[in-house]
Amino acid sequence: MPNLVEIRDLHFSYDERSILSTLNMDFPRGKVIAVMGGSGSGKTTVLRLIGGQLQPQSGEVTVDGQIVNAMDTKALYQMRRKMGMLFQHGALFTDMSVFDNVAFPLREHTNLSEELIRDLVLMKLHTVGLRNAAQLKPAEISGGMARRVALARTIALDPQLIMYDEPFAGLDPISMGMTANLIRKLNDALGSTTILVSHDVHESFLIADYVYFLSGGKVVAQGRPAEMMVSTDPYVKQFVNAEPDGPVPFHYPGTTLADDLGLGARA
Ligand SMILES: Nc1ncnc2c1ncn2[C@@H]1O[C@H](COP(=O)(O)OP(=O)(O)OP(=O)(O)O)[C@@H](O)[C@H]1O
Repeated sequence: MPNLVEIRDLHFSYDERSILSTLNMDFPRGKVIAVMGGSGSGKTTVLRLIGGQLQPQSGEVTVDGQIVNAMDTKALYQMRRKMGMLFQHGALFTDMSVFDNVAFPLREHTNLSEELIRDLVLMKLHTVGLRNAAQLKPAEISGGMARRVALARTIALDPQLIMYDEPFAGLDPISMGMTANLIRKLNDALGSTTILVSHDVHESFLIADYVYFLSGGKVVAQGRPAEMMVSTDPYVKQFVNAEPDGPVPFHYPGTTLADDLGLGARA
């Protein structure tokens, strides 16, 4: 099967409010796939459906040939061991050293000896350039370094699938570029598949093989970054050029201001 993850005809709503509808997405093995879109377009929801934290009302999410939304708790737990997830504001444990933060998933999910864990942690920290910071506490390192430690922790168990939610948020341009390069490097070194949720066009296009644009809970555009750069699609253009005006909605959906002010058409 060429795709590690597939989403088919998926509908998801919170109570009455539809968030995703008729969603179809493919995430080919070994690739870095960016999922982009405006605030509230459903990007994080897609990640949570793939991780099995949310259940769709209809449709399917398949990971490595298995239907996630049909799994029992035990199967879900096993599947999540094959996934690394770095969620928005995925903070480090502040009372633990850098070393212990990265060791945490290994201690939690494996029976490996402390000696082996030590070597694995040092190798992961080496990959993100922070082996020599192993004994520092999160408060003693910069925000960009903390993000790299979080990356090392995410890949501690050599996941088949790595999901990042806004990994560039709050980083300075240099740390952003470094993080982006690392995301690509880690994917290729581990032979994983990466799903990257981000607003950041420049960094995402630099490292992604394929890009999906979501709006209003649907895929409105998709293709390779080079194709997206020259796309004439109004959504894509607004995103790529960071234009404030365009089809990407600014307002949270609901009643109009005129309605709220009692100025709507009266019978
Ligand atoms: N627990 C919840 N209960 C009800 N509605 C929710 C809940 N979580 C998210 N939503 C709504 O679902 C929609 C999609 O949210 P989601 O977090 O997937 O968007 P997003 O594209 O990741 O946005 P952002 O880029 O701002 O993080 C939003 O309109 C949000 O208000």
